[in-house]
Amino acid sequence: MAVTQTIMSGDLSAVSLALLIGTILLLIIRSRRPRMFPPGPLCQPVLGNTLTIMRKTMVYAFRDWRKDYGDIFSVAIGTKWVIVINGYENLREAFVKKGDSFSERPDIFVVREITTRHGIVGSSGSIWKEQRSFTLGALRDFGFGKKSLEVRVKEEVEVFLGSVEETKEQTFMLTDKIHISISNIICSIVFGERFEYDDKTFDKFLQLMNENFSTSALAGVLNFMPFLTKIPGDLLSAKRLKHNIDQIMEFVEDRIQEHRKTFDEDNLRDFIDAYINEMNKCKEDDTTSFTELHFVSTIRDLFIAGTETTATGIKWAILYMLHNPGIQDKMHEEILHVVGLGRLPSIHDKTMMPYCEAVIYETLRMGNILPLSVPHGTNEDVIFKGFTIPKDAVVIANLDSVLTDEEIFPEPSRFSPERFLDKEGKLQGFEKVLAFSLGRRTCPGESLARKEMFLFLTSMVQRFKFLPPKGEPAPPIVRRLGISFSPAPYPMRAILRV
Ligand code: HEM
Repeated sequence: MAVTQTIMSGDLSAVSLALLIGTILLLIIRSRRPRMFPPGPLCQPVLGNTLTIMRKTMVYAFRDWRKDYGDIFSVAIGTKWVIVINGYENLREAFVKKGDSFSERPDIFVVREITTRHGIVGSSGSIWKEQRSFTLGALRDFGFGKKSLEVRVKEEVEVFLGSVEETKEQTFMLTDKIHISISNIICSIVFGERFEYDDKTFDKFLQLMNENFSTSALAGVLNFMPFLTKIPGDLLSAKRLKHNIDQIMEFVEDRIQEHRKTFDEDNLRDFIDAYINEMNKCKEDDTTSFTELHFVSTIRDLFIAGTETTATGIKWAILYMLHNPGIQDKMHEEILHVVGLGRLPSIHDKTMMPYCEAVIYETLRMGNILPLSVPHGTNEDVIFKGFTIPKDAVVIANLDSVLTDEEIFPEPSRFSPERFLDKEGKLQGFEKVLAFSLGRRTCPGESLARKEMFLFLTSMVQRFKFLPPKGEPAPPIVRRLGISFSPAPYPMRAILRV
């Protein structure tokens, strides 16, 4: 018996040892780049390049690796290979010219678990095309390109200016006020109603969205190492992220149910009515994607993608103005010349206000709001610049590599609206400000976001001069990387000009 046991345990240890060696070998082989793959840094088994990325943050690690390995490189995040595409021409080649192959969303945690591949941001293929093209059409009808949008935005601008005036030239934080105002614009397009600044339900909804934007930097690692969600507790905030999304969806569902009670197909009031109408039309057709879950998810996407980003753009603009007071004065001069003081600036003034437009382009460039865009994926094997990028690869459009490219934008860390003006003061050279990405997936909210930024910023500078707190220098420029690059909340004062 004892002899048998010894032999058995000897066998077992041999088997365990063989398994261990086999696993180690497999991990070492898997950490090697496949043939014809873009080059990149050495990878550790299992972790890949994750530790460097966590230490430096992804954007800065990518800047360093681009110097070492060129414009197309690959890194391993956990056990997942990620291909990073840098530089204006390469991004055009991949996402515009080869857009048919590079426009999927990849199989990563946020896409799979948070969007559940419903709506616009997380879907792919024919479902994505259908949801995106319906949304673009409906947004055109209930906002974009129509006078009514300008009326909605100006209504919100008035309320916002009033709340800034109430600060009576004392120190305040811009963050809360601007988030409510920008979110209210989407609310009025989607729900047909705006919310008061002190509405408790709306305030909770906004907090959930804000929290998701700030925790998602951590979720970035989860995207590629989903086994981390199995660790007890919620170290990387995955559970909180999912819980918040569920609550956002509930808020949206309540609004949809309210609309259903009063729906009238002859009087479509807003985006929700337009979607209900489309669902009714498609009732008999089970090949379309107009289902309840896509409905709620598309609205979720409009809020999440459209609120934080635009509000962040406005926060960057004001912070840069606090650092460069001359810029506010030049904007004010142009506003006085074109608009005067008797009315708020309008969209039709835009073409006559190149300096204010240049300030917005420079803000979008320096603010670098979504430096790595949203991850893309491939739907087939692609030969790109001599490398083989396999089907289902994760591909990152490194917008940061263009927005900070010193060949395109000399002295890229200097805030200089003048770079976008020619000798006659006309706008120039803004085409490469890829803040909204490019190709098939380019941001469908660009037109709305740029209108909002123009109307808010010019109306703000028309009425106020923005200054740091009394006796203090301009607040430091501190970048926080959640899903977006946003300035850390900063204090300021607004002095009435008129
Ligand atoms: C300054 C403000 C904004 C910036 C910088 C911005 C930037 C971006 C970027 C970089 C993407 C990723 C595109 C890609 O995958 O290649 C994106 C996607 C998207 N954005 Fe925006 N965005 C802004 C405002 C808005 C607004 C106001 C809305 C909604 C009304 C919106 C809705 C969306 C949606 C739905 C997507 C997903 C598109 C798709 O997957 O097809 N965004 N945005």
